[in-house]
Order: sequence, then C-alpha cells, then structure tokens
Amino acid sequence: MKRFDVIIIGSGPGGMAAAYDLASEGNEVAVVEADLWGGTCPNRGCDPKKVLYGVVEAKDNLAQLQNRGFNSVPKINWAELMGFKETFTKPVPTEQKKGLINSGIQTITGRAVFKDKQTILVESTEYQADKFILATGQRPAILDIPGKEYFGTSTDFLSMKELPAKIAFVGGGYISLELANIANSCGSEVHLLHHNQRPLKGFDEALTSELIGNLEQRGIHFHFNESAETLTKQGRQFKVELTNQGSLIVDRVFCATGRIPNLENMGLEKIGVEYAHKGVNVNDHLQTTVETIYALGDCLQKNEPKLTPVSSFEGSYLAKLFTGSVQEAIDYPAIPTIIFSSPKLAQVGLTDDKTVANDNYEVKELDLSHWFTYKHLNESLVKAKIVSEKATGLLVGATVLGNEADQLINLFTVMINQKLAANKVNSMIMLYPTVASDLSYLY
Ligand SMILES: Cc1cc2nc3c(=O)[nH]c(=O)nc-3n(C[C@H](O)[C@H](O)[C@H](O)COP(=O)(O)OP(=O)(O)OC[C@H]3O[C@@H](n4cnc5c(N)ncnc54)[C@H](O)[C@@H]3O)c2cc1C
Ligand SMILES: NC(=O)c1ccc[n+]([C@@H]2O[C@H](COP(=O)([O-])OP(=O)(O)OC[C@H]3O[C@@H](n4cnc5c(N)ncnc54)[C@H](O)[C@@H]3O)[C@@H](O)[C@H]2O)c1
Repeated sequence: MKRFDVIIIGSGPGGMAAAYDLASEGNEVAVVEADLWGGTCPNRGCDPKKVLYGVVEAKDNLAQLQNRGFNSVPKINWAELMGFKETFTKPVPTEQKKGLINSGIQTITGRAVFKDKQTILVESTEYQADKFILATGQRPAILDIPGKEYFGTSTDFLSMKELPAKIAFVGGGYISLELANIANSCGSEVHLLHHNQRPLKGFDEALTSELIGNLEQRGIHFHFNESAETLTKQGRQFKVELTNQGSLIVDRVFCATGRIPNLENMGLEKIGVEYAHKGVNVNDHLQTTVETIYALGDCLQKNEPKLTPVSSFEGSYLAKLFTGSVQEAIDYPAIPTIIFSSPKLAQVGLTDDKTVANDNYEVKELDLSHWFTYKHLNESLVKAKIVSEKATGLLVGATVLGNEADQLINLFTVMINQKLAANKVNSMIMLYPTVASDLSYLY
C-alpha cells in the first residue's frame, strides 16, 4: 500500500492550495475527490455565477445610460448566456485534475472514508498518510418540509437550460440575493421569501435596506417574515404554501437557506474527529481533535466567512505549518465580502453596530452619487459608510453600496491590512478619474 506524506480530502480551492504548496516543497501528496475536480467555486459557485452576473452588470451599465448615448436596453438571451457559461465550467474538472498530475500530485477519484487514523478507504482501496487534511466543503441545506423533493438548489440554477417565467427563492442570504438579481435581470418574475425582516444579516442594516429597496424597484417581490410551509406539484408548476399568508404558483422553487458541511459518513466519529452541525472543530492551528488530522475551508466551524480566498489562505497556511516555515497560530487579515447584486454591496473590517456605536471610532456616511466617478455613468445609488479610529485616524472598516463597491473595498482592504494612514495614501499619485483617485477624499 502506498503511503503519502499528506492526503487531502477534497479538491476545492482550499485543498488545491494546500496540495500545490506542499508538493512544491517536495512532499508526497495525494488529493481525493468524490465529485467534480476543482470543487464548488469553479464548477457550481463563484465562477459560473460571475459569468452570469457579468452580463447583468453590462446590461445595468447600458440601462443607466439611456438617452445619454444609448436608446434601448438589450434583452439577455439566457440560452446563449448559459452556452457562454459552459465554455468556462465544462473544461474545469479535466483541467484541474491534469494540473495536479502535472505537478506530481496523485489524484484519487472516489469518496474517502476513514478506516483508522492513518488509513482511508476510497472505493475499497486503502491509502495511508502521516497527515490528512479535511477540505470537504459544504452542500446546500434543504428545508425539511412536505414537498422538499421539488426544491432546486444553486447548482440547479446555475445549469438551467431555460429561464423559468416565475421563480421563488427561499432564504435571504448571499445565494438568494445574487441569483434572484440575475433571474430578475434576465426576465423572470422573482419572489424571495425570508423568515424574518433582516436579510443579509452580516451586512450593514441601512445599506442592506437601500439595496433591497432598489431590487424591489427593479421588480423583485420580497416576502418578509415568510417561508415555505409545503410544496406541491400543480401540472408543470409548483404551489408554495407560505408559512403566514397565502401561496405562490411558480415554475421553479430554489432553497438557499444555508449550506451544510460535508462531514457525515466519513468514519470521523469512529476515529475521534469531533464535529458539529456548523463544521469540524479545529484549534488555532487548524488541527482537529485527532493530532494528525487537520481541516480547512468551508467544512470548518469558524467565525470567518466561508469564501474561496479564505479556504485558499487556510490551505497555504497548512502547507507552511507542515513544512515548518510557520509555527504560529493562523492569523487572518481583514476579510472583505460582497454581494454581487444590482448594485454591489461589499464590506470589510469593523462594520458591526458595536464598533459604530463606540466613541473611539468615527463613522462617516457618504452619498457618492454626485461624485464624477459615478455621475459620468449616471449611477444614482452609491453610498458608503466608513469607520476610522479617532486616535490614529486609521481606517478600520467600510461598507460600500454601488457598482464600484468591489474596487473600492479591495482598496480599503489593502489600507486596513497595511495600516495605511490617509496621508500615506495622499502621497501617492493615482490614475484620474478612477475609484482610486477618490480615495483621498473619502475619509
Ligand atoms: C452559488 C455559490 C456562489 C458562490 N460565490 C462565491 C463568490 O462569489 N466568492 C467567494 O469567495 N465564494 C463564493 N462561494 C463560496 C465558495 O464557492 C466556497 O467558499 C469555496 O468553494 C470553498 O472551498 P473549499 O475548498 O473549502 O470547498 P469546496 O470548493 O466545496 O470543495 C470541497 C470538495 O470536497 C469534495 N468532497 C467532499 N467530501 C468528500 C469525500 N468524503 N471524499 C472525497 N471528496 C470529498 C467535494 O466533492 C468538493 O469537490 C460561492 C458558493 C456558492 C454555492
Ligand atoms: N458573493 C459571495 O461571496 C458568495 C455568494 C454565494 C454564496 N457564498 C457562500 O455560500 C454561503 C451560503 O449561502 P446561502 O445564501 O445559502 O446561506 P446564508 O447563510 O448566507 O443565507 C441563508 C439565509 O436564509 C435564511 N433562512 C434560514 N432558514 C430560512 C427559512 N426557513 N425560510 C426563509 N429563510 C431562511 C437565513 O436567515 C439567511 O439569511 C454563504 O454564506 C457564503 O459563504 C458566497
């Protein structure tokens, strides 16, 4: 039986980062994958979503410039758009697997189950390693209600051949907001059910309300304090009985009420790896309750957001830890997050209510819609909330709502992580007129 230095279970962005970094340091590495090589992000997550969103963004930009150079808003052709998306997703599994093989990493296809602390079984073949990394990611959680078999998931949405005329999304998080916006922009009637009045809980409440207001104006129907009680099939459509009042008849219903870590039926209990509903328990070195088994990415129980760059960061950290170039606990920088909607909502750093209410911090609320950067594109909804520390003047957090929120928040992320004071930023010459040339006026 072949014994490896490290076996990584899961080939998503986290597992891949660890595998490449460990192999480049001369380790014997194997990666096990049960489904599509490359994991969630490039196959059924960030990348296909961003291809669809790219077309929505282009349409939004044209719509803003009506009678300012454009006289009509083009319609999105869903079938063509899905064809374009497939040019990205189709080659992913083959290319991702080939990349590993070309780097001398052994690829093992199948589902890994632990036999003992040193051995996994994949389709009845045994493999051993000195260390293991669990990088198994998450899958969509499906509400346990009568008719739950009729729910579609984000994976189904991202591979729909035809765009349904009428869609309901259950849940008010990242996935529902982003996919509802895409469907609405492509021409569907969209309903979104959220079980309380506070969707996107981790984002600034006032700017989230502004976003919801804008999406409502664009035609998305929000049903707050509502969820799905039962689903029944009615011919080719579905009836969604709402928990409080009434029902909806729609062509597709998608459940996006959160995601569950892939940890069950892997023999983890038997070997002493502890995990809970939200993920596997690890210490500040990403070590599980079994000394030689580590974990990373979306399958962790953690406070950091479950995102692609966070998984990759953890994969690279583990490679450094295993090769001895780092001994310290993992130290996360400020992590930016974004909703790719119309417009974008993004944030980084300290933006919570407690910080905002704390006298040590200054909070600036800005309406940027009249600034040249946005006005020349006739963008009407651009707002920012910027938090700085009074004593040092350093930026500590920011939320931005607007089409350029991604660019601005990335710049703020650099400033926060590098502790760049305003005078340092002002001492640089930036391209004008761009988002970056506004920096010195923002705080
Ligand atoms: C619709 C959608 C949109 C998203 N958009 C963004 C975005 O815009 N930006 C962003 O940063 N993040 C986004 N995310 C989140 C991002 O995709 C994840 O954070 C990221 O993929 C996590 O990487 P990972 O390596 O931890 O796990 P994953 O990418 O989920 O990979 C885990 C892999 O492990 C495999 N596996 C599981 N169990 C076993 C087993 N027992 N044996 C062998 N293999 C196994 C799985 O098949 C899977 O391939 C999105 C997610 C979704 C669903
Ligand atoms: N742009 C991005 O970075 C991006 C995009 C998509 C997904 N993701 C990742 O995927 C994860 C999962 O996304 P998600 O949207 O499924 O989960 P989520 O946790 O972000 O949101 C789920 C929402 O559903 C609500 N909900 C729970 N039960 C409900 C019920 N019975 N009825 C109605 N609403 C209910 C929750 O209150 C919550 O607001 C994200 O947390 C993120 O890690 C990231």
